[in-house]
Amino acid sequence: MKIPRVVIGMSGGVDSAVSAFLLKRRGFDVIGVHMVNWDSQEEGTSNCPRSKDESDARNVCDKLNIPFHTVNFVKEYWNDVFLRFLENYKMGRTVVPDIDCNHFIKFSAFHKVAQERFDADFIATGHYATTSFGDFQQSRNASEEIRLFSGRDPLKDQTFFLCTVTQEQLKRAMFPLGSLQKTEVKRIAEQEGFHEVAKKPESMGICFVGKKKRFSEFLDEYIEPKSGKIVLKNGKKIGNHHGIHQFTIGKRINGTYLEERSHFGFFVSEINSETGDIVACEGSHHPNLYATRFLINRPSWISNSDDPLKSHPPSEILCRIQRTHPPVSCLVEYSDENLSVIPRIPLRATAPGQMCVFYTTKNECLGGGEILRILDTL
Ligand SMILES: Nc1ncnc2c1ncn2[C@@H]1O[C@H](COP(=O)(O)OP(=O)(O)OP(=O)(O)O)[C@@H](O)[C@H]1O
Repeated sequence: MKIPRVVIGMSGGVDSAVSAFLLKRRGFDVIGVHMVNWDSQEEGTSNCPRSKDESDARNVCDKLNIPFHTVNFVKEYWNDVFLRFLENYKMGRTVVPDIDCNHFIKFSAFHKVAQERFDADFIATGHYATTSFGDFQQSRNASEEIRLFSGRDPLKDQTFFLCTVTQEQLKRAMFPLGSLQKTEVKRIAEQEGFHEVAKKPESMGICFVGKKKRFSEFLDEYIEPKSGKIVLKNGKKIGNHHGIHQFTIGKRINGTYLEERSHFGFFVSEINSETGDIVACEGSHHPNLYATRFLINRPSWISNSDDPLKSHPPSEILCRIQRTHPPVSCLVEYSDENLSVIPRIPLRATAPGQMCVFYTTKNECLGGGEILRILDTL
């Protein structure tokens, strides 16, 4: 019988290194493939055509004695992830590029190359998530739907970013780390001699923003300044700004933009892309920062069968709007093509563009929809 071939996405980090090791240990025919998604030379932040991540990924593959290849998705990433990200920031919307990156790049372009060029049976990544088919697809059943569940390490669970993957993509995917804690992953990396990747700091935030560069400076390089006013809800002007893309709902407004001082600080409660106004409130726990009802577009569901919101009792549906927040119970109501969501606990800093991801009480990730508008606050 042919040994199944698994292509593993090698980022140069510890999670994919340990995933590759576990796959090899289970006897799969493993190939490591590194994606280049951002052109640092073109951007002027590096003179080197080969990044440190790429050489770290290659070294791990050499150590494991598995083939290593590099594929270039700079164009796809730019068009499908980065331009959409910029367009949304220009409109004052807070999108999560990692979700688009998974949807368009890791589980789409990358899967395609893995199958067509490398003849992969499965495609693995070091995501912290599990499925009903098992971490190594050992329980797969072609006639059944595959279901997505949180990874065992609640602090690392990445199902939030996987909420738009499809049945077809998940059925080819493997998550070898799904049942491990991050501490165990680091221990395996040290044991196996992957010291270089084991000591790397956690990759934070958005891959294309260099670690040293501040996010707002990065955005300024791509979005034209456009001045506007900072106002209170009653219309009173308290400052000026150079572009709504610099603001995020719930974040404190830098004093350099303000003509007034407040002991409690001013926080962004609304971003009006039509007038260019930033609406501020005073204090980090102002009621205007807590959404009690918001509208999302029709969610994309991981299951192809019935709408899961209809098949689960409302008391069992949980939602989360940020990866690190614990899911909260919510009520959902269909209104035309969209859904309105009423969280049982008001959610602070809910922002248009973010994803609202649904879970069951049994840690199953059902899918998610993009937040369109905040309908009510406290
Ligand atoms: N440039 C890349 N090339 C190939 N695969 C990648 C790349 N970036 C990420 N991946 C894959 O996607 C998984 C999740 O990526 P994420 O950016 O969330 O990194 P992470 O959890 O810090 O993992 P790692 O420690 O492997 O970098 C990685 O474990 C890896 O399998």
